Amino acid sequence: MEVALESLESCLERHIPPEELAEVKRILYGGEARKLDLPTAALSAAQEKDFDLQGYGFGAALEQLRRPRIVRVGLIQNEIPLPTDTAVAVQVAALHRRIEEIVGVAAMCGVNIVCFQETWTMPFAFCTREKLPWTEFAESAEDGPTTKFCQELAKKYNMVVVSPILERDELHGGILWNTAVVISNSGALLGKSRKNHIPRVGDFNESTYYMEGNTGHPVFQTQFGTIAVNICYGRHHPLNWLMYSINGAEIIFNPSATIGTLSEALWPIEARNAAIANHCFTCPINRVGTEYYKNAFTSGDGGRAHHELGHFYGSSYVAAPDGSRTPGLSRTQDGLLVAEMDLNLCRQVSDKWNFKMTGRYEMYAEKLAEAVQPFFIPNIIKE
Ligand SMILES: NC(=O)NCCC(=O)O
Repeated sequence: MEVALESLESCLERHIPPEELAEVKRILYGGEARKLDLPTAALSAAQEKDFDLQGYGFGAALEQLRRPRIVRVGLIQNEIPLPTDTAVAVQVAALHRRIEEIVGVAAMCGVNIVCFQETWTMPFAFCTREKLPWTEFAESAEDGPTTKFCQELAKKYNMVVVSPILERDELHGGILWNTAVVISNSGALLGKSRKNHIPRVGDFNESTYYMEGNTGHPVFQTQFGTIAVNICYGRHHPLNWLMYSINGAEIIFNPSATIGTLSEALWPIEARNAAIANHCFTCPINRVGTEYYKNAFTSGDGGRAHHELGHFYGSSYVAAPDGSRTPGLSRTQDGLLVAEMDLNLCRQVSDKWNFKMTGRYEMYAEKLAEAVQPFFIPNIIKE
């Protein structure tokens, strides 16, 4: 039942009378997204390789002193191609192959920056609380096989690659982190950004494996714009988005792994709201499909043991600083979303709405510093 709907947008297209559809889209999505004219070869390749390919463009006003700063981002969502009990190396190789074919199509579509889903080289197995074999998917962010693979892609296609992996940090006792590796279009490693907020909700048992990240809120200056990576559960934390934006991010990727019953109603709101509040573009990406584990696990809630975390509902999209957004990719199928944006829109919206200027950050900095003290006295007025 939960899985049957292909996408909210296809449902709207089918059922809203044509004379009302444009108005519905204006209210729900900030307008009809401009469709990109993608190459026929890319559309046929997507069909042949069985993934959803959609492309949309966001405009900006022409300025006198700045040229348009047009960039194309690619968001890739996918299911795991092999059962979770397949040998680790075989699963990783199959995921590399799948991503390689989708990135090839992204290149045909002129994508400059591509981002994959959270821990894209593995099943999202942290629900199980088992260590082996899942910890064997962890790799060095600096010179692991996946980083090397992405460096080759980056060089081949002149594309910035954002590669979220399970990181093994050999410099610090081999501990694990949930990390996005950022690779320049030259193929050079630009750096990494670790997941700042680790969920403690439902079967998202990630805290069994790794701690809250210690890399802060880095932004990466690339040839195509300034980017940051707010990994999955960080989406629920407005201050996390804010800090990336304060450090200058124009595009914030949000590689995720989240399921319908838990978060689907929040999904269209949170990243879009972050784009509005921070005058930037946001790009939430969710994996697809239902992953099965041989050993049943419990949720610690008295319920029955089960073998699946739930349905990952895809629906990756891009939101713009003016509050408009693209339709989402499929809820059930692998996909590539290509979004063209003029980064000048960030400053144009900032000049219009002035959230950075009116944000009163100094007041909140002071008050938050007080509120986190152990003997804080809340400001409650009583009769
Ligand atoms: N991967 C992850 O942090 N998931 C938590 C659930 C959510 O944030 O929707």
